[in-house]
Amino acid sequence: MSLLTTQSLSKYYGSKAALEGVDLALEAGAPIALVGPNGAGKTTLLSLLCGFIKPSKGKITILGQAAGDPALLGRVSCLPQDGLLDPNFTVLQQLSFFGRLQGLGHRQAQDEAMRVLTLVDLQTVAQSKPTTLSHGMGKRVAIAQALMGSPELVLLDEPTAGLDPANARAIRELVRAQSANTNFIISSHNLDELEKLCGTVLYLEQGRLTQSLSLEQQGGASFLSLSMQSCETDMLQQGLESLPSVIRVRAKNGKDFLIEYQGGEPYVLEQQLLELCKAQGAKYKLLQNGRSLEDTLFS
Ligand SMILES: Nc1ncnc2c1ncn2[C@@H]1O[C@H](COP(=O)(O)OP(=O)(O)OP(=O)(O)O)[C@@H](O)[C@H]1O
Repeated sequence: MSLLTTQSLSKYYGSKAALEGVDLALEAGAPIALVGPNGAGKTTLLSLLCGFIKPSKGKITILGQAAGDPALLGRVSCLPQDGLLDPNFTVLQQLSFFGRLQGLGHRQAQDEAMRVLTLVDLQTVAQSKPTTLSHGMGKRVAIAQALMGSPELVLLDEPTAGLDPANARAIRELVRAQSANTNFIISSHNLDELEKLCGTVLYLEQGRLTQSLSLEQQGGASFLSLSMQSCETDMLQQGLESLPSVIRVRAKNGKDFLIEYQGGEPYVLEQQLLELCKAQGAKYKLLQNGRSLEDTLFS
């Protein structure tokens, strides 16, 4: 099922092009990652998808409707990058208010607010004011708000930025659990996190979509990632390059090697590789099939 399409989508702020000619055709399914350096246009793209701002050029269709169409109310929601809760109202009051805006009755809105607070494991703060919450708790409440009414598409702009590892992990697990029923688009600078969660990665650079890859399809069949504890870098690189099925070897940080190969069974190469390490007196730490998202995007 088509989740969203954009055609020649551009957004200018004055003469500044924040997005330029972006064409997307995304299917419903596993979470989609939105990646790119600072200022690449990620927040602009999410704001356009939410209908918060209008395109300068081009067209966006989400779940069969134009972005911002009232028919998408309750079907698409967003966690803005710097989304703030109102300090004057309790968490329950604020979430219930969003439920009322979606057309729920008073009681239904409160029940829905408690449901989403339970999803983020924060039902105990329902009667608290946001000022009494930690940064991580506030972020989890904001994510709960984005899940109100079980929208079909949830846009998360840097959902784990500034969170400690435990809170970041709780949010990842929440997204993973919810992604069976909900489509997510997640903007983040944490490539490891996105690699664990997402099926598709969109890479924006200076407002243009420069890469769009499926992590599910690439499978990593022709790459091995080798991390050494200790080795003679140049000697090991030369040894690796001389193995029959190896096409290319890239050394990083002196101890990590990305090995591209073709043909043959991976276990034969793995065995040759371990024998090579032994022959050179090099100590290996980790050998993994495939390559990281970072290697995929930047190699
Ligand atoms: N309201 C605005 N007025 C003028 N320029 C803007 C505005 N919002 C964004 N920009 C510019 O548009 C470009 C894209 O910004 P955007 O915030 O979409 O990038 P981003 O990829 O989300 O960056 P970051 O990773 O730093 O959050 C940047 O050059 C930014 O300075």
